Amino acid sequence: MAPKQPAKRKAQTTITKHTPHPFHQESEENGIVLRKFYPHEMSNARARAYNSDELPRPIELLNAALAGTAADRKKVQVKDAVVHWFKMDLRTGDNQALFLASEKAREAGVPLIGLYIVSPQDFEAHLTAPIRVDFMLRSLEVLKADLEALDIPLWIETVDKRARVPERIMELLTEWRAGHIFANMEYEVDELRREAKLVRLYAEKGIAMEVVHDTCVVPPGQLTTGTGRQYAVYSPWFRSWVRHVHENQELLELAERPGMNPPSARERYSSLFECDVPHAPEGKTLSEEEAKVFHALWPAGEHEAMKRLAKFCEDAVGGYGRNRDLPSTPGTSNLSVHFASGTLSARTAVRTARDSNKTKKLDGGNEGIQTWISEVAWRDFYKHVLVHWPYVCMNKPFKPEYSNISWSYDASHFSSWTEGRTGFPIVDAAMRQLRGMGWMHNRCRMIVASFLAKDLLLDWRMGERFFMEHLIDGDFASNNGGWGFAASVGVDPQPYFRIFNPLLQSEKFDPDGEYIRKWVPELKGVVGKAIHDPYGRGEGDRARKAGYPEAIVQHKGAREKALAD
Ligand SMILES: Cc1cc2nc3c(=O)[nH]c(=O)nc-3n(C[C@H](O)[C@H](O)[C@H](O)COP(=O)(O)OP(=O)(O)OC[C@H]3O[C@@H](n4cnc5c(N)ncnc54)[C@H](O)[C@@H]3O)c2cc1C
Repeated sequence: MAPKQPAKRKAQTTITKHTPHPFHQESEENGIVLRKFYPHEMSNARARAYNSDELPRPIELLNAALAGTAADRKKVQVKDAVVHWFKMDLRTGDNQALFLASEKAREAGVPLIGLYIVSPQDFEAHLTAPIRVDFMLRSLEVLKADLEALDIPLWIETVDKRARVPERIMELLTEWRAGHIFANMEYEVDELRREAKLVRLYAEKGIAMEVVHDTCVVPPGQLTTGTGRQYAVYSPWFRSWVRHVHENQELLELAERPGMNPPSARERYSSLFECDVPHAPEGKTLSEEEAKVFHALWPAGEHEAMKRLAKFCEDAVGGYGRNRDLPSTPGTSNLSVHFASGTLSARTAVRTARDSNKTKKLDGGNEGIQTWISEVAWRDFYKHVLVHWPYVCMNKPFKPEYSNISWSYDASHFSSWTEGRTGFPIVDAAMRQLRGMGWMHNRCRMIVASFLAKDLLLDWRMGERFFMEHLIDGDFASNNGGWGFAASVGVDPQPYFRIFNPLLQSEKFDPDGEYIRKWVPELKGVVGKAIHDPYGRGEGDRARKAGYPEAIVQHKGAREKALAD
């Protein structure tokens, strides 16, 4: 795909250097900005400067680097090997950059080498949950075996300081005498900026770095409103997404797996084949007990993803529209973990679902299939949002002025929420599911996020952070988008007065309390509708005796305060 040229900039106006919003210090003191890795929270003025095209978006920097080096990169000799740098694309099937790397190697008759860099500081800076690190490392085992079957080595190396990653990759490319390195694009700010630098740096050293779109069905930047703007509302964006895919059927073409390496590769790279998948770095390890539970719950790797997808499309997708909101029912695909680590591509998912329908139209035929495809599209939507409004990746809300909200940082409320001891059974069940599985049902994610922001009035970014630190499917764009939606500070504006009532949500989506009883065993003995509100519905004594807490806030009072603030 040809990179877009950077947009013409308006004349640079004075962007206030650092004008903190009124509550900037308080939010920082409460761990919103990770000062070990990042500067102070940016000013609202600076965030707005991205919107008025005064500051280049990180993707524009990368596109400019690709465009600016295109002629030089074309001239680069292949030399002895071609390298594919695996990141969040831990699969051999339908992997765009891997396919291109493999083609380059095949045409030149040289071997392909896979590279994966474990960067503990990136895990730390990006709040990657230990369960997610563990899933990626287990997926790497599968990937390594799949590549080995093709005589392709996968070299995995831990680089302690993330600033050293570019240099270390350069050393490896030199050692392997590789002229080309391929990678799929990641849309978070750190990664786009890093890749922009790498493309230029490597080009200066005579190495071609190719960075291509892969993770979305429709690459960011291709869908605009009638006036040429980025959509900020999902429904019209989705109609445009569907139209675009219908008009560009190649978007659902799947990339072939890489071919076999030349037979000589085994002997030549014997030391690379010998490398082991490392253990999780310090601070990101699981206890033995956790590993046992999580490994059984979440088998890793591409084959598992394909099995799960096939089974879902065979058995459950038809009923998805009916069941997807009931957390006690296995009505959703549980594939988010695979999308997040790239053990499954969104193209493969949408195409498989489409092929199990009677029509090729993404918005026709079986209702369950249509709904599911529209959910997978949310993932694209939030990545498009992140690319266009990059400051959402820098702790700012979509509308910068929403930084001016005076949130609470009440530590006791926050720990009741994280521990699942708020006295709201549906909230507590959900938070315990998160700890117990490293995953939470989507309906419950919305309930607990709304509860944190609108009942406890806590800074939504504390919840966003806690989710990233615990989710096996933690994905910056989807998590940030979900939190923005629930706290009414994101795109697809949900009016602030739309406040989830946890009791009504509980009655509607867990009518028999099955989900609550599973995750809050103290309430097992509570019968009937009291399960949703034991203290308010005559089962207070039983709940108290079992050690279940009373509600830490009253929804009605909190709702009024949220509306008033
Ligand atoms: C506050 C909040 C935080 C969230 N954080 C994350 C996150 O870190 N990572 C993540 O992958 N999803 C996140 N989501 C979206 C959603 O909850 C999960 O994708 C979903 O629960 C995963 O389960 P599943 O694979 O069974 O989904 P299914 O219902 O089977 O949906 C299929 C796929 O569609 C995508 N999808 C579905 N709903 C959404 C959505 N609302 N936003 C974006 N993509 C969606 C996911 O990739 C999902 O795997 C969040 C939602 C909220 C409200």
